[in-house]
Amino acid sequence: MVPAVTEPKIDLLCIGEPLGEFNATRGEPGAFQFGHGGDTSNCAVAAARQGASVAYAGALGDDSAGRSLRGLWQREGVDDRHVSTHPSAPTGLYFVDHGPSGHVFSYLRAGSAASLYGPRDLPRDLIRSARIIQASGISQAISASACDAVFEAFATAREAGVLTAYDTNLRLKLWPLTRARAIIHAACAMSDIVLPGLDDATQLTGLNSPDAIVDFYLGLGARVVALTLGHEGSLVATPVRRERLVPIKVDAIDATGAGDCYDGAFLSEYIRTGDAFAAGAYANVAAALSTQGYGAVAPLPRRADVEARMALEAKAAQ
Ligand SMILES: O=C(O)C(=O)C[C@H](O)[C@H](O)COP(=O)(O)O
Repeated sequence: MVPAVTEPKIDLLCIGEPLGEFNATRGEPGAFQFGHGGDTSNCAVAAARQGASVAYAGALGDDSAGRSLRGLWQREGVDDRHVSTHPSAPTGLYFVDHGPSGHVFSYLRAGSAASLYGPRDLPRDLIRSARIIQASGISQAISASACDAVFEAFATAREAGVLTAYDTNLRLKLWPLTRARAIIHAACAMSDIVLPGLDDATQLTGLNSPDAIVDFYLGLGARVVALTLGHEGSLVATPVRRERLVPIKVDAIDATGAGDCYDGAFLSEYIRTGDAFAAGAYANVAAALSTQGYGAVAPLPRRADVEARMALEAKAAQ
């Protein structure tokens, strides 16, 4: 028997590893600006900025990056009551360098507090009381126990009729392709909403065409696939309809976190409207706006910014 739900209903629960971020400052060699990252935490903040009620599950170290992440969530209204503080393992960190072909990440996260997270740490009542649970390939790449926690969270959610959403976020610095493919596709087979990026999906599936890729993920059982195509927008598909959503023009300076912004904006709008195509159009604009500043979190737009830009685009199209 499923125990009674004691948690109030929330829109979105994200599970994974939050990171402290050191983003290389352009024109100042050796200088880094501190910020926040971690794909699922970025998604949580992006969704909260669109007005969704959001919680996060994971672990931090008892250190200044951990305290800074808690401060971020408190300012953003992300419920962090189910994020534990480990007494000795640190908060994971990453560096962002800006190369000729975009951003390059390097990690200091082996043995982090989040990598010690496991199934027994899951907030099961909160999972059952959410509308959507979101996790990613990174949530599962960081350790075997974290990998199991995501499978267990998704199984618990599905048993309770809660939707599951998964971003493939392939990071080959964290695990080899063959293992990543097996785990990510097993998780996608437990996901209602699959959010792959084109580069990841090409490596994971061996397919090049966006249509063939969405067919592949629909074939695994997803009811919605939203495939991001970088500066070419996104392709949103359900088993009965698909739509190519064109991008808006922005002066992009750092695309770190744009995919996570897409996820948070997509999921919050999907919860609000129940319409995957409206959610895709909204997320396209939000993700583009998020590339106009440095770092994963600081430039994440708010609902008012996204709506204002959508209104401008609609006027220009008349
Ligand atoms: O790589 C990781 O493990 C992280 O979580 C660090 C970053 O914050 C996200 O990866 C950004 O993700 P994108 O939206 O794909 O740029």
